Amino acid sequence: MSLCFCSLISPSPLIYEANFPWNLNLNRSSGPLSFSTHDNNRRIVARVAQRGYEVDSVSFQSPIIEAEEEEEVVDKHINGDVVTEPGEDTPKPVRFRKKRDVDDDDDESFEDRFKLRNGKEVFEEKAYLVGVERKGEISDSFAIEESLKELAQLADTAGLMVVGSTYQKLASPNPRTYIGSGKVAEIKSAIRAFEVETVIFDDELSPGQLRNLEKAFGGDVRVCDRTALILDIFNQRAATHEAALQVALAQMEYQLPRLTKMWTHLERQSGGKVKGMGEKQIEVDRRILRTQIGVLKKELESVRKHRKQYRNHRFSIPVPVVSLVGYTNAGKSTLLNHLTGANVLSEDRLFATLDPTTRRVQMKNGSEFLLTDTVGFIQKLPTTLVAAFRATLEEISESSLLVHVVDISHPLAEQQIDAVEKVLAELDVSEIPKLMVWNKVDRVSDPQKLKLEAERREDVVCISALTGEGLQEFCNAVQEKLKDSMVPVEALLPFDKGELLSTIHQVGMVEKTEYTENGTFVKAFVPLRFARLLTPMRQLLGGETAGPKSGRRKPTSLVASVSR
Ligand SMILES: Nc1nc2c(ncn2[C@@H]2O[C@H](COP(=O)(O)OP(=O)(O)OP(=O)(O)O)[C@@H](O)[C@H]2O)c(=O)[nH]1
Ligand SMILES: [Mg+2]
Repeated sequence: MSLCFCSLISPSPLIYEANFPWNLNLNRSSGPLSFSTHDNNRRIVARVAQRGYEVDSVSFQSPIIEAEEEEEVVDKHINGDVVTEPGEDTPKPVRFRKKRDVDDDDDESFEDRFKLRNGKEVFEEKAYLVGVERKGEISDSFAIEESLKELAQLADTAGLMVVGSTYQKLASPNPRTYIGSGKVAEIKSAIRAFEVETVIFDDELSPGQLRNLEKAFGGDVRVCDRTALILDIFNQRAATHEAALQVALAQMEYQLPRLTKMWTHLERQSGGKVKGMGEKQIEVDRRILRTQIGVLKKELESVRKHRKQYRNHRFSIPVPVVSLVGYTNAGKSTLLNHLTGANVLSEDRLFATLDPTTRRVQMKNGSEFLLTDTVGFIQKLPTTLVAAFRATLEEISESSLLVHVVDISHPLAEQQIDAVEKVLAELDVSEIPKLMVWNKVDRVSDPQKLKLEAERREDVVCISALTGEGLQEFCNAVQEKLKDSMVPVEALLPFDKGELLSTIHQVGMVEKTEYTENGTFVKAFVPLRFARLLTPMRQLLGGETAGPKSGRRKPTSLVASVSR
């Protein structure tokens, strides 16, 4: 995994070597991986098999984790120390056993693990996944197995090779090591057995937990959490300057309280005697990092100013903006591409899109709307990232309509919907009208039943962004919803203001037009901002009963007030 934002800000190499030891794999880099999400688990198993491991027990439904009942390990905290007691329901991990007859040197030479991805060389580190299920927590969200499966997908996307995983049921996470000491020992054995280089936790770890776990696992094993993994994927994927700045900033803010490696590093060099010196070094590192954060924030501010100007320019023509939101891999980019002929990268993997793309959709009746593709969401989305992408997500908050794209063929569609709604709530966009789209209907076993269910509900449309099925209904539904956010107007447009009539057709929905001796009478729904532009012509109707006959004032005075 790489946190290669060094190139962006040229920090002191010392800091980044010390704090991102995995960066020692120089040349490691990012890039799209070619894998099929739905085949991911199969691939992990296949890959493990190729490399000379046998899997004790694998089911393709839940291949990564085989949660057998075994002695429960309940961690109790007595005077700050963790005591482990045997219990009932701690699951066993899948165990990968090394084949004895495989020659490691041939099979797994260091060189073999550099893969070419997206034109860049990526070092495929061996990763081990760890999760915690909270006992007694009534949750309708992701089960721990599902969450770990998703973590495996994320790890794969980041270019890591998942060699195994485990989880523990706990009443509450251990404040020192997140998991119990028995689990720590078990993972240590797995690290030795599979030569694990990175242990990834499914939840965000505190700086202290991270430090304690790194010490416990020892050697050069890196410990990271879901947040760091997602940050790394974002770092790999950031294609624009603004996205790169946002990710770099989020990474630095994430790292700031976690600057620990320096003194451990020095301590190790001199037998643990220079802690004080190391601590001073950390202070220096923190100061440098804070300065860099300040520089990044300023740069980001100026990039945002430019984007805002561009957006304001776009808004000068009040075409309604419709934003596609949804869980990662739901099919948002595919939908945008199909409707607009855009060429946004759409792939069967997580976080293919980071930067918003906006394209114009033209309807057969002449009206238009702008469709914006945005970054996908995920459960347990780190708040640092929501905050970092807040500016990009402004696109969402300024839209007239949110289209929530759901991969209805996904077994966890309901949970994904909940996760998206949670993020939307954080973004404070509850005021914006929403339309839900059940995508990938071509992949469900009984599409007819699904369509009936969609009809029964309000604001749900079934589509296949891939085959194009249901896209006309989708556009109609978008128009209907947009109408809700528009205001009804009746105006008399002077003949020399013909362009206003075509703009009304473009941005609104015309219900009636009639030519009169004083101009064109139009009855339509238009965006509020545009309705204001029409105010003088609406006044022309003088508050009388709407209709062409009510226009009595002379068009000339009107033209003057319009062009003011
Ligand atoms: N069968 C089927 N596959 C689809 C459909 N829509 C999208 N896909 C596939 O789903 C995968 C993800 O699609 P994307 O459009 O990249 O998904 P996204 O929501 O933009 O994902 P992120 O950018 O990661 O948030 C791709 O492999 C698409 O080909 C559909 O209607 N049917
Ligand atoms: Mg996308």
